[in-house]
Amino acid sequence: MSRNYRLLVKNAKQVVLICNNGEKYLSKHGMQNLCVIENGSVVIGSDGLIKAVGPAETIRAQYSEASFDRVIDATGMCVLPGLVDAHTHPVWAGDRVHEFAMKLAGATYMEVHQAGGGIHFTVQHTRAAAASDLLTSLSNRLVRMQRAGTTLVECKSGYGLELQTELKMLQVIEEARRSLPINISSTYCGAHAVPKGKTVAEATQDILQVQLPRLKQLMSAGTLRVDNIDVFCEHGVFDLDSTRSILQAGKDMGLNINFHGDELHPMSAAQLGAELGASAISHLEEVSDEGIAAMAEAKTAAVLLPTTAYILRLPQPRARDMLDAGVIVALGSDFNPNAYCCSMPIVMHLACVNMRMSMPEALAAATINAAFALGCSQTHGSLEVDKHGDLLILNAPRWEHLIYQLGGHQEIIRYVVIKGNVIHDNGKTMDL
Ligand SMILES: N=CN[C@@H](CCC(=O)O)C(=O)O
Ligand SMILES: [Zn+2]
Repeated sequence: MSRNYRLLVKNAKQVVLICNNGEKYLSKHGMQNLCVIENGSVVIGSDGLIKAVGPAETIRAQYSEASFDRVIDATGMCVLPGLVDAHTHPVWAGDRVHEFAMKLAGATYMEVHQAGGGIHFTVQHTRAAAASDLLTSLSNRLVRMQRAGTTLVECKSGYGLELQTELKMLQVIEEARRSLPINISSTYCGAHAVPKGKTVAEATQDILQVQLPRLKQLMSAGTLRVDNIDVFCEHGVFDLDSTRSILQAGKDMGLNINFHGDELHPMSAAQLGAELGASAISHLEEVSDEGIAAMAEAKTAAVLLPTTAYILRLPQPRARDMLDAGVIVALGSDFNPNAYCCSMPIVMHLACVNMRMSMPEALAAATINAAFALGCSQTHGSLEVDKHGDLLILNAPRWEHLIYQLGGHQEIIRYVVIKGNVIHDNGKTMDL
């Protein structure tokens, strides 16, 4: 083969493919048995897609005549797919460090919310912020996520709660999509809270009659791309009926349903999501057995968020019950002003220790299954031919070090690659 390619990563101690049969997701046993090649190489073409992945000897023989824009000798290192963060709220102004202190002193999430803090505090600051400032802070946060190994991230609006600010947030996400290498799946979350001065019914009508129609116009004109629709389905926020009507209207516009459910109270949100054909439901700390069975049957992914349960001292999501029932379990950082965590390696660590997932389960949940939750697993989430050349190269002899070394990802991740381009080079060598 005498062609030119963008990148060769050669002689890695381990190449973790995750899967190699075009699986759209993994569940149960598939998550326990990840596909790993010992002493492997990866070739990424000039279109940014994976051309070959396999034993180093085989790739060397097949590509002996080829030229590469860049070659990385990964001897002693491990290669993994880029991580996928399936749930974030990264566009906002005004931090909530003062509320962290209140919660440490005993206030619950809903007590802070009902006292006008929480989402309402962030809404006030985000409405007042210039789009350019929101873009700067969003870009800084996304770069931080990239350095922690995230190459595909879901980004929500939801701190406007009225047309103008929701659109401002979605346009800022669109601008970040154009200017940064990280892949973005964007989510309209106008039903993140009931705005002050409105009832649930009034807020629902505003979404159905004002916000969604305008969104539809902009999407049809090609000026805005939105992938998913979200609602915070919770007591004191959006009830099951209003959630149903908003999600159905979004689905009718072609958006994937991907919403917050069964977080603080059992709401039968899992059953509703399964009935509506939701791609994913997040949180699920309070999901019932019936909800778990419905999600397994409908192939609706469960996006579990270990940082939220940890920070709010909630009961842990029932990851083991979901895995045993065959639910497609994914992970997200839930980055937001309440849970300030940009690191999927930390999220995987928390999932293992607090939710009792194994390390292979956590990695599958943070790659192929998170990509499935975003409708992107045909192109992302595993190292397979024709998928995007998005990968991490770890300065570690086994891939599990990424999870094992709590908070150590900054040192362990040597390179982050998106579509064959090195977008982060840690540049350091270290002894393990
Ligand atoms: N639960 C609702 N939404 C976010 C929190 C957003 C906020 O507190 O600003 C979550 O997923 O944890
Ligand atoms: Zn959330």
